[in-house]
Amino acid sequence: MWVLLRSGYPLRILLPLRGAWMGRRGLPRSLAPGPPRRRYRKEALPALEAPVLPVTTTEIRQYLRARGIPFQDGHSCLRAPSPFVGASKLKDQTVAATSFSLFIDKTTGRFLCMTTLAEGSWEDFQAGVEGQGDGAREGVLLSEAPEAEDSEEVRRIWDRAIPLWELPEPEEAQLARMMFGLTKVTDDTLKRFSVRYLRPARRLVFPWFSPGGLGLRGLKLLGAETQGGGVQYVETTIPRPGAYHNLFGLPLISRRDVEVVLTSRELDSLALSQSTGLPTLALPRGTACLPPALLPYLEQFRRVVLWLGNDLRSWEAAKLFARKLNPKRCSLVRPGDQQPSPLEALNQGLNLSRILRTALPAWHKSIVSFRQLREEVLGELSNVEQAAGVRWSRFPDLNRLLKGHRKGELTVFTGPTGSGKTTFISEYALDLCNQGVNTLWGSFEISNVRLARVMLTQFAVGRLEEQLDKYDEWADRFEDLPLYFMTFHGQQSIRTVIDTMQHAVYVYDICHVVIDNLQFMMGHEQLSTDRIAAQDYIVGAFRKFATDSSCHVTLVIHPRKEDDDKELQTASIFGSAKASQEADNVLILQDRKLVTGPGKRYLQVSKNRFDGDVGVFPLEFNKSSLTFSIPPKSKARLKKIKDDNGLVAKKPSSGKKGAMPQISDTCSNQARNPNHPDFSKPSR
Ligand SMILES: Nc1ncnc2c1ncn2[C@@H]1O[C@H](COP(=O)(O)OP(=O)(O)OP(=O)(O)O)[C@@H](O)[C@H]1O
Repeated sequence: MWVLLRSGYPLRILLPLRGAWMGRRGLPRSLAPGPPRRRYRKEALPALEAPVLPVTTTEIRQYLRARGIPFQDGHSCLRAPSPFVGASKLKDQTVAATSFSLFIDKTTGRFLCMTTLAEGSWEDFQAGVEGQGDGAREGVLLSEAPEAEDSEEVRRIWDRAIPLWELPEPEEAQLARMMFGLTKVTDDTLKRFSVRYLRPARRLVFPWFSPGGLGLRGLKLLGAETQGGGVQYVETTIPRPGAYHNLFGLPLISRRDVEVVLTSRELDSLALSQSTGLPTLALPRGTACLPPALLPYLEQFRRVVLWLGNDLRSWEAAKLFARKLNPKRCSLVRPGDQQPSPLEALNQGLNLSRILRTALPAWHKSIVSFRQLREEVLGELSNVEQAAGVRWSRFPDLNRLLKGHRKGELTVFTGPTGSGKTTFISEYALDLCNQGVNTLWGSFEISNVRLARVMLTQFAVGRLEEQLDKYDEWADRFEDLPLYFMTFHGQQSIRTVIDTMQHAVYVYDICHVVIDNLQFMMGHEQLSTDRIAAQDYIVGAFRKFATDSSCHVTLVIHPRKEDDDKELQTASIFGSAKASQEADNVLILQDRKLVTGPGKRYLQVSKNRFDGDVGVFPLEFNKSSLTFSIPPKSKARLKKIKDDNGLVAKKPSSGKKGAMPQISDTCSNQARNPNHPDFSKPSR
């Protein structure tokens, strides 16, 4: 018998902020289990597990053929007989259907046995097939069993929760229905999906049943709070979000179903199921990610419709998820006034089946006509703010220039040695990450521990050395960020780095990769005799990755050696003009000439492909919090610059006129030797 222990998933998502009356999981303290304590063995840093991408689909096929293991080609997985099902069980005719119950992810090689729920890596599978470790626990993985403490809490909450229609006071039931927008959802629907209500916490409770009806594996609790006239939903899961892999609605799916509608909320699945009668599943973490661990459960469907919500973010997520699911079988419901989320559609009396019929195929050939694009263009025009990307909360001036952080773009960032590039880019990325942008860091120069320390200080906006008693509190919140670190240090080949990034996009739905810095990929290149060509190749590889993966890449590049008293310009970026040509945005951290006081820096946006606005704004460094964000009271002194000659197009938005010298950004620096990047500092 195989015994499998699953290595911990380093998945993180933002948990809603909890009120003082709430316990660790957002439950009333009366329900929270005892005094606060660490519930999970948590790694200090979530790191990508190595080795990454050990295998390709071709290698998996070759291996299976060589071993005489039959397999079927699926949408995202290969199906094979499971070596984890005992021989006696296989002889049983009733389990003939389970004979191809092993699903092997074509991209990562990870496997899941649907019969035993055994799972593990490609290496574990090979070890199993080759008889290594058979009967022994060593090196073999086992399906994750819920932590005893979690099971207890799940059971306790589930037992205390009751169906809505059993609430003693009809007014209370009516209020709850109104709070969650469930006035049109029938008792019968709630009953079929086994939804309950936890009275003391005023939370809806959605169960996570083990496949095969083996009991309750977890719960999601949903609260609704009124905020500024609207309703804000607050989610809590047991187990923690990273281990909560519930496809809500799975027990209602029959083996024969070939179509499914995926939603981002349980409430939407209730509405869809009730009004269309179609099989529907809700993703465990909405639009934040689609963990590959769920893909085997979706293999049986020939058609998958994604109806994730009514904003551009949902639309972006739907396109991203369709890639994983195999776009050829996916259709997407485009957000729009007449196509809100399923629950809203039900409440507005719209015809949900008709909306589903408008779903657009996710896959099209390499050549498209405007006809195929017109809906997407309309989507962008009617959601101008969202199309501009995620806005920084700490850098309003950056929003004014760049408008936001968009997927699929390449940002090149440079600045003099030791000027604070890493420190700034850390806060710039943290700000986005804090708003749910799944982020992967490649810090080749400074260790992940040092980087995380800087980030944590910025996160807490203050020195933690002097308040170690608060460390756990901040670290817990920090740990919930969707933040991952590559474990590389020092020189790496670009191929390995890109492979790791692709793996992270697939597994963790990464939307932003930070590479600090490009010079660490140049040493291992075959082309190292020609450093400029090597850099051009690397920049091209990152550009292609950003576009293909719809992921933003921020690339730190050292400048060439410049005279100390000269400001940097776009042409000061080391190498040929390729980096600035390929980049959508070029940011320069200026620390000379413009500096009017200690610690002062200026951030210059010298290229902006989105709408052309370029300019500079001041940054004030705070040594204790390591932050550059302008304190709220300080006057914004953004200055927009029209073109490379430094002609000012718009007056400074506020502050004293002419408070800053004009920045010129001409490319007149060609005479400098581009073969001398300024990376005089050794790696730390
Ligand atoms: N504006 C500033 N004023 C003073 N010190 C700063 C400022 N910004 C950063 N520092 C400090 O300077 C040190 C170097 O910062 P950082 O590593 O971010 O620079 P860098 O530009 O990335 O360096 P390198 O060129 O070596 O990659 C850190 O100790 C940081 O706290």
